[in-house]
Amino acid sequence: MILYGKQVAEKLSDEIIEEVRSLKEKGIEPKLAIVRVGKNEGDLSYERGALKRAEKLGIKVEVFELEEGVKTEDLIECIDKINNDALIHGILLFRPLPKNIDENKIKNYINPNKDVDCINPINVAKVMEGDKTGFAPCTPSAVIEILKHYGIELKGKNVVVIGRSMVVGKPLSMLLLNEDATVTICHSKTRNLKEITKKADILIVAIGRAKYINKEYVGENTVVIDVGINVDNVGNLCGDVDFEDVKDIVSDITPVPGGVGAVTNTVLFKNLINACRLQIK
Ligand SMILES: Nc1nc(=O)c2c([nH]1)NC[C@@H]1CN(c3ccc(C(=O)N[C@@H](CCC(=O)O)C(=O)O)cc3)C=[N+]21
Repeated sequence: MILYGKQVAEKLSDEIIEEVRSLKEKGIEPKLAIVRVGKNEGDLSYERGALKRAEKLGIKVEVFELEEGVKTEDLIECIDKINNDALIHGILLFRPLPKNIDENKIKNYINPNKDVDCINPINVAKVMEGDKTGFAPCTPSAVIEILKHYGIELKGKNVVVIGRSMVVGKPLSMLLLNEDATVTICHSKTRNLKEITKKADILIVAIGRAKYINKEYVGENTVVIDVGINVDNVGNLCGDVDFEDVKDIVSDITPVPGGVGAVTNTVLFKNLINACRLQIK
């Protein structure tokens, strides 16, 4: 079965629209700030998806575009401005940032109450602890939403995650643990990767290499969740999984586009609504 993200996104959107209505009745106009440094393809794709979604939800978005060579101090200044703007409730800062920027410094500047993608260590710690009063990052949350929507159980399942970034792999592994999955985290230095991935009940791929995972990595009963957003050699969006190669073998698989990404850009606004509520209090 193909696990389309669209259905999941539509269901979440219906809930969000209700929330937006009730906030607007109280005189609050939910608004998100997107901070983008440079013109990375993955960032631009997310931005397009988020802007389209925001329009459907009746939510405002302001994009702050900074040039690739921007200094750490200038980025901090931009974040400070957003932190202090009472009319902006959430900040999405695209990562990874260019190498000349000190990401470790930046992440502490994001107001934890506006941190809709879980960049501030305060929110990261909450994810570690299974404390749901903070914000879980959008892409990992989207993966969990898809599995739940399609009734794929996590409890006791052997889940293999490829990737250990702070945007996907690490926090996602924590969310999966919180759902009682048995989690194996693999990465570029993992030996015998194929042998590990073949045994997975659920294989989640976030490596950032176009069509890397082919039929040699999967089994007949594997559920494949493709988190990758890449551009192939003819300019089309594609995932980290070679969809055509594995789709007739595996049990279920998410497409790209129209899979995880489509849910990510919706979870983002679910988090924004929660940020609004935190800021009203
Ligand atoms: N702090 C941070 N968190 C992220 O989660 C993050 C990030 N930085 N940097 C960039 C990557 C990439 N990413 C995408 C999310 C949604 C779509 C998305 O909406 N995709 C639509 C297509 C949108 C379009 O291209 O028109 C889809 O797959 O159907 C794409 C890409 C999240 N990332």
